[in-house]
Amino acid sequence: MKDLKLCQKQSPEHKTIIEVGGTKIGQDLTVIAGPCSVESEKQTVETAIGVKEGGATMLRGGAFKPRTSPYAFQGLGLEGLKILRTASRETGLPVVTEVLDPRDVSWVCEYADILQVGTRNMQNFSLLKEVGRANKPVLLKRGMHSTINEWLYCAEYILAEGNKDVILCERGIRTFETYTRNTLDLSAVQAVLELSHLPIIVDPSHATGLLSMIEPMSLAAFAAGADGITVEVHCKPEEAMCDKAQALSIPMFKRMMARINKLNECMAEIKKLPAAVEQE
Ligand SMILES: O=C[C@H](O)[C@H](O)COP(=O)(O)O
Ligand SMILES: C=C(OP(=O)(O)O)C(=O)O
Repeated sequence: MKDLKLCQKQSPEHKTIIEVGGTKIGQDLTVIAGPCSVESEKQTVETAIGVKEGGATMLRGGAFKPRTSPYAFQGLGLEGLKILRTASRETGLPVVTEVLDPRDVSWVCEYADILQVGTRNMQNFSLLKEVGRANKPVLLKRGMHSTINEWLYCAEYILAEGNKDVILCERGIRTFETYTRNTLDLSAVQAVLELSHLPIIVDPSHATGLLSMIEPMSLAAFAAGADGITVEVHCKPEEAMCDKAQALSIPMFKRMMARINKLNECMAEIKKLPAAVEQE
């Protein structure tokens, strides 16, 4: 990967830390939580308050939804972005939201604290260049059909335009397995830690699509060394307009956070030990 000039790690200590709303992504425990889609002000604010109480550090929510069917709910657009800002004001949580179209980047920046590029757009090079010129950090999800190498080249596109604040997100890839929605490639976390200085987070919601797997895979992500997770939570999961089967309720999220906090206390101790692969 000789021409990955900007995203390649230069030394074992080389790590990019991105500060957003008081959280140092790449250093602090980062938990991005919220609904798949912004559906209404009530739903978004109620969910935002719940995840904040549970210990989330950022609010997620889609105003522009990339849907398989053109007839499925596509998101509220500008109205959704305004609702996200209201929820952010109410809770103090910064907003992470997806931008689908390069023409929307400049004005979505007025509402977002972090711009998300979703799996379906990972190799949308015009979008990558546009977010690369934006003054907001970018959360770049791994393409569902992409290798780690291809994903890092996409991060390179953003960095090459001058935006230094890129966060990588493993969200599962397509394999022959059908039990889960995608296959969570946790080894990608270690690969990124070895290859790049960029922060790496995991999305257990889209990776598995199954409620029962969100907590175990979140814990596994932190155990693998991820800098954070992004997870879908809904104040009334049974009414979610998108991704209902993977939406945690607020009580479930709070229970999961208690375990994540415990695990991270242990991880802090484990990180002080010599690396397993170091020679004796
Ligand atoms: O956040 C989510 C995506 O928009 C969603 O997973 C798309 O999936 P679907 O349109 O196939 O339901
Ligand atoms: C659409 C989303 O995820 P992905 O791009 O990973 O499918 C999302 O996080 O809202």
